[in-house]
Amino acid sequence: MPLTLYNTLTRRKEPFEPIKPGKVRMYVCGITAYNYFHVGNARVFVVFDVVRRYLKWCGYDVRYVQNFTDIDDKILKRALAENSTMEQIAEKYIAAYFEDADRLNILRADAYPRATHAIDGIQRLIHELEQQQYAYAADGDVYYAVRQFADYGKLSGRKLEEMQAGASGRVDEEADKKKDPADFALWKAAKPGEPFWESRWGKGRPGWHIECSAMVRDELGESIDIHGGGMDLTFPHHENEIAQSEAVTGKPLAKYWLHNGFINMDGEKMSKSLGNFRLTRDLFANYDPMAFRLFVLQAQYRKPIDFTADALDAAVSSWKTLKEALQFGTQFAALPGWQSAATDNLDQTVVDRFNEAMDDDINTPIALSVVFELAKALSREGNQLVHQGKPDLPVEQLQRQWQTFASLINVLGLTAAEPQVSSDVVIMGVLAGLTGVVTIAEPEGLSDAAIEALIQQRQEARQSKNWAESDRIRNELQSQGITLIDQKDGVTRWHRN
Ligand SMILES: Nc1ncnc2c1ncn2[C@@H]1O[C@H](COP(=O)(O)OP(=O)(O)OP(=O)(O)O)[C@@H](O)[C@H]1O
Ligand SMILES: [Zn+2]
Repeated sequence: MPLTLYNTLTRRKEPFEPIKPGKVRMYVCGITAYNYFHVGNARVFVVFDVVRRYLKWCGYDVRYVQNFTDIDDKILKRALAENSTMEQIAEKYIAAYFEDADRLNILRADAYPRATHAIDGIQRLIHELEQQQYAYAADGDVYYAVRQFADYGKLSGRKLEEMQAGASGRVDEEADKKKDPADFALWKAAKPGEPFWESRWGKGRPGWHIECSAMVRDELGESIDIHGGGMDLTFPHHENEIAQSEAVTGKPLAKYWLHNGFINMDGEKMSKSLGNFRLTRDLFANYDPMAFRLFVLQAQYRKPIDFTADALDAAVSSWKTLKEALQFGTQFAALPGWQSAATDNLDQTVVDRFNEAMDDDINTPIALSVVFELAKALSREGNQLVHQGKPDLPVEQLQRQWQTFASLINVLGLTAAEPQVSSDVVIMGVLAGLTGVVTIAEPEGLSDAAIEALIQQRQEARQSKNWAESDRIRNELQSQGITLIDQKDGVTRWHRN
């Protein structure tokens, strides 16, 4: 079965066929940098990280772009409250984004464009819209004339007549200047004391929606394969992106529109404006980030998730199962007959079952059930080894299972490496008194977690083509008796010499 993805635009699952065979261009709307991100926002990053990893696993060459909105009313408000500047606030929360996303093992994007660095492209796009009668200037502002775009509403399925003025939820103080209440701002005249850019319309700054249209075009071109974000972005944000981009280019902005469901608290969407949120970094004080990642992946990405202590605790214990299986890897690798040479010898039947689940609109809960079966089998073998001195399975078969497990778990972005953990390997960060903290004895030399953290760092160095750093890490590990094996699928395996 080919990969099928639910496309919000067509409202059905469709076979995935990228515009250029073998290549995928993907854009995901990122954070507005005025606060630490909450666990609802984290779902977006985890979900699209897995989509990206799976596409790579399928052999696609993926270019992944995620933006930062670093100019916005909310950032300006926060700057005022913190007696700071817009730039400082944005810098602070962008740095915080990377800290939290790294702990979630989110792969770094290929580019992180920022609105304030894309002003030329934004102004160019607005001007083109104006020239083609899709936009009009009004007293220093510029608005998009939604009635000019015949396809307006095609993504969200909303009819213009049904739309409410100011439906975006973002402050709309310019009602008098608009020709139609459904029109939206592309450019806003600067208010006294606000940051501004010079433009043909006077001093001002961009609206939110136009940023993404311009950044997609700057970074990825006029038509991309996948555009992603949370469900609430369908309208108005993505509807408006389509109106802006397609009016000018005459081409589809994105072939597949993917939207994840919400993380809810007491039946309501977790959100900053409603105030019912839990910051990801606060959660990590008590929960292992990988347990949370698993919590997210235990639901198919379009389904809602209830954020409850019970569900989190269940994820903690599930992660313990996977992590224990991972821990046995070191012992297995010491078995006589364990091949140290790189091999792509995976259990194809298991891989097929995993792929089949992922091909069905990234059905991670089913894919995870395949991974859990493997984990349980490996743990059984590990216990045999510990208690009987040898596993039940022949080493070759065991190695195949192990490699399959390690490869599949990596597609889901689950890793035993924990940057915050040093000498003792704390398996679970759990709420005190729930399941306790499990600590296991370290083998001599570098711990598994430390090795995997270094491998992760090397992976990042390789992604940014920093070959010197990548070699340095390989040599450092080699000098500590650790050999790295780069597999064709991009996974790096390791063993102690
Ligand atoms: N509860 C949630 N579950 C899943 N995704 C979410 C949730 N809340 C926000 N998102 C997604 O996170 C990304 C950033 O959203 P945003 O900054 O608007 O968060 P928010 O909490 O909804 O903020 P606000 O309430 O200020 O609009 C978007 O892709 C959005 O769809
Ligand atoms: Zn966007």
